[in-house]
Amino acid sequence: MQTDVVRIGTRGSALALAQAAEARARLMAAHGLPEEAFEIVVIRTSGDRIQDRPLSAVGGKGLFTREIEEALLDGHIDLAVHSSKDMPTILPEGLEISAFLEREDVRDVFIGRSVGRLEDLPQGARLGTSSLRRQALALRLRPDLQVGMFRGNVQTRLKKLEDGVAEGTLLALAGLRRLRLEHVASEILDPAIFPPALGQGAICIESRVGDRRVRPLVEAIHHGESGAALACERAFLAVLDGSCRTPIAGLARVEEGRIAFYGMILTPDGRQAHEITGEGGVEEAARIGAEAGRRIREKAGSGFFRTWE
Ligand SMILES: NCc1[nH]cc(CCC(=O)O)c1CC(=O)O
Repeated sequence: MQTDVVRIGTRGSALALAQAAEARARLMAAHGLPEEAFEIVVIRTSGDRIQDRPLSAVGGKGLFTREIEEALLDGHIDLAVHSSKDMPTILPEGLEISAFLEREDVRDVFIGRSVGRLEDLPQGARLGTSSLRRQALALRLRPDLQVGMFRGNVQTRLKKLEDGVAEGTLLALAGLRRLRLEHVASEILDPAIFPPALGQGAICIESRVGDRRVRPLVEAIHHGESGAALACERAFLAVLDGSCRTPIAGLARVEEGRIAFYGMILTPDGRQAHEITGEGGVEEAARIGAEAGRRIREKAGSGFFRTWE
């Protein structure tokens, strides 16, 4: 194995490749390095192989990271590029998130086949999504909709929509932008009504703890405000993560050294929801998120998490 080239591990979907290319471009710019200083190594994960079941039924988020983390630990790659929202809150021993790139737009979008707005879908229309959060938020606004499983990468989902498998779907604006597909969005959803997934829109770099070569490389592309927001959101998620069947949404915004956090948990049918807010200085990011997690858990009561399991 060449030792001078930095090996960047990623999944092989178009979105993952776009994210890896963005991370590489930032590393090149920050250090004045040529493209050849990096090699992008595509790794197929269990999440990519399993396409016929909802992720929540087969073990959740770790499915998209496990094989990549093994490659990091055995030295096959030097750093990994991920969507923060697909990252489990607990990482394997010996690995860490060493940088967050500047966050993209956090909002979800509605893409309609024949209507331009989520609220204009016909009564009982089929909405394709396999995200429990999007399902719950959509049903909260439109309990009549039939929300159905809609897995696969962004292009597959758009194809399914075109083929009439559903009347509409919901996707992250950030992902569409990275794929230069922003124009397919019919409606950008207001985060106050349709809060995003924790971590949405943020690319993170995972690497080995104590790697003296990779550390200074990635530190140069770390975005402090995005990092603080993500530390807050991940702490919130970590407190509530007991069940991957719980729809969770939320968002931390950073402005002038202060964090304002908003979090929400819902039942999958969208009929019950609890909200929480928290705020404080950026240096307290993780504490703000964790405390909001404990407070919303208390507010909801333990019965809430058992209502549907
Ligand atoms: N779960 C798949 C996934 N992971 C990250 C994104 C979008 C990009 C991002 O949030 O950074 C998507 C697709 C989507 O939800 O539309």
